[in-house]
Amino acid sequence: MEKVGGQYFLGFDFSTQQIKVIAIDDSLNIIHENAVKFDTDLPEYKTSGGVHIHDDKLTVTSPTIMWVKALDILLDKMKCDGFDFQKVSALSGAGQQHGSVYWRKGAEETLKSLQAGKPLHEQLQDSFSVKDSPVWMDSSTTEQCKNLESTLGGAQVVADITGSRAYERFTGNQIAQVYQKQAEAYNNTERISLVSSFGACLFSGHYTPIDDSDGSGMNLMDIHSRKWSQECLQASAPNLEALLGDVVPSHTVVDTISKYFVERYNLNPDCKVVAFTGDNPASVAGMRLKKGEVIISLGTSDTLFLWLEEPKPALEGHIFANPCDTKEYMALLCFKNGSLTRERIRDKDAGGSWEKYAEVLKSTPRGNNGKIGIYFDVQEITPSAVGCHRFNENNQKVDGFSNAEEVRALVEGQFIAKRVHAENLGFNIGPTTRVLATGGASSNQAMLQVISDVFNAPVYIQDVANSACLGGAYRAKHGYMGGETVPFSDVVKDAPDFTCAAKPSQDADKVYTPLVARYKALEERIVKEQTT
Ligand SMILES: O=C(CO)[C@@H](O)[C@H](O)CF
Repeated sequence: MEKVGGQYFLGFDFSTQQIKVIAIDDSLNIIHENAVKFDTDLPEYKTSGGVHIHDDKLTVTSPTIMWVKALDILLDKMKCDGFDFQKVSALSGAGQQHGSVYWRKGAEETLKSLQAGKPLHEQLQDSFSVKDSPVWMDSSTTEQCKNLESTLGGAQVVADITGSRAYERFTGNQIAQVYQKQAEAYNNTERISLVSSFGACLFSGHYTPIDDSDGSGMNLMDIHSRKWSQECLQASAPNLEALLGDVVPSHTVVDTISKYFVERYNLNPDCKVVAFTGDNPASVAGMRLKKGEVIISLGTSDTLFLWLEEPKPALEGHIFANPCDTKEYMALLCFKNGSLTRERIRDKDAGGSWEKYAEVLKSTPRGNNGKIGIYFDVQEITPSAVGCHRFNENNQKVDGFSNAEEVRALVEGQFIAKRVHAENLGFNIGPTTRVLATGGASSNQAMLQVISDVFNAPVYIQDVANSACLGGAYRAKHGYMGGETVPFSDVVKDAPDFTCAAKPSQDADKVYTPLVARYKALEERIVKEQTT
């Protein structure tokens, strides 16, 4: 592998609330970080959390030009901070998944002829046929989702092709709605980008292809061939393949930096632009997920990232092309009932104290004497169900548990659920399985021990802040070093490793394998009761 010396790699993240950047040196040390927050640094757009929630409470958009202006400000901040752009050998990045950008006819000519004396936003202000980009929080496209699934033969057929059943936020359904409700704008569009590839377009000075990992979040790409699905394209909108351009592997060098940035910011003229990807695939790269590993990100909602070799698309969760290995896959599972539910039980059953919560966990038996709790305080995403449900060792519903039983039932229930749905998507727990825990609750040792026992695997921790940005910088180096010819794991092998925080108890497999089977059957029973 070619040795890169004294060179920098940049990772950008066009996320929902802000645009961020991380710079690393060739030893993967973080040497610069910066950000521009949309609500506070660009108040003229009057966004809240970076978006506009429309009166129907379903439509959610962001002004496309706001993202452009935020990049102007971010690069000016880096310049003012004295960042040495000359040392940048490659850059890449991420964008919030599913969002879409509609370039007006003639916009590419503007991109190709940007004048270094002016900021981007002044020159691109008339370049978008749809001025307000639909983003991932939008849920106004149920009609388009139903059409896609009925046209293709059902939700599972769409999932088998694209890795997910039809979801309102997925880009193909959003584009279908633009075609149906903004016909003039659609007809005046010459290119449709994702937020990720839009970022790459800005740095390249022309339209760049969509990467296959973020392209997996559109309900338009065949995750097996990594090419557009003709059936999905035709079911969504006319002339779509021409508007989208090609799909490329995530490590692809899409071009060298546009001369606009060389002249305006003194960027190294040989700087390579590596395809941008979605924020979640970029986070997987930033957290250096490897084969046989699962990342559990603990937050308000809990998110699971899986490395998959043989995906089993389901009606829950999402399977994407893997951003770090062109032949493999990754999966994303969102669990809406996360830390708020844990906090509610802490307050109710452990006196509001995490220390007491941990003590109770340590003082109650693994497996909770066969008691199982399922706590969906709010409508759950995975699976689609709601309510609190408690079962005794004979699978009979009971009204309540003791305080100590409730604390353990919640934690065991939340992590057994994660294992069940991970295995549903094709994740196989084996001797090399590792769990990487991140996010707030990953500092709770007693909870990590439950995770380790449930997954019968060691749990590692390392809070990787801005993992999507960091993943962008790692991927920039990967693309620069040759992409396909250089394993991503080689590129990041010198990064600081995770710390082992918990190992499975001797009886973990004996206790939790039967509990997992029982939980799966009980959860399916609840879903069935609520859907019939
Ligand atoms: O919709 C999502 C994933 O499917 C979100 O995580 C967005 O990527 C956040 F930007």
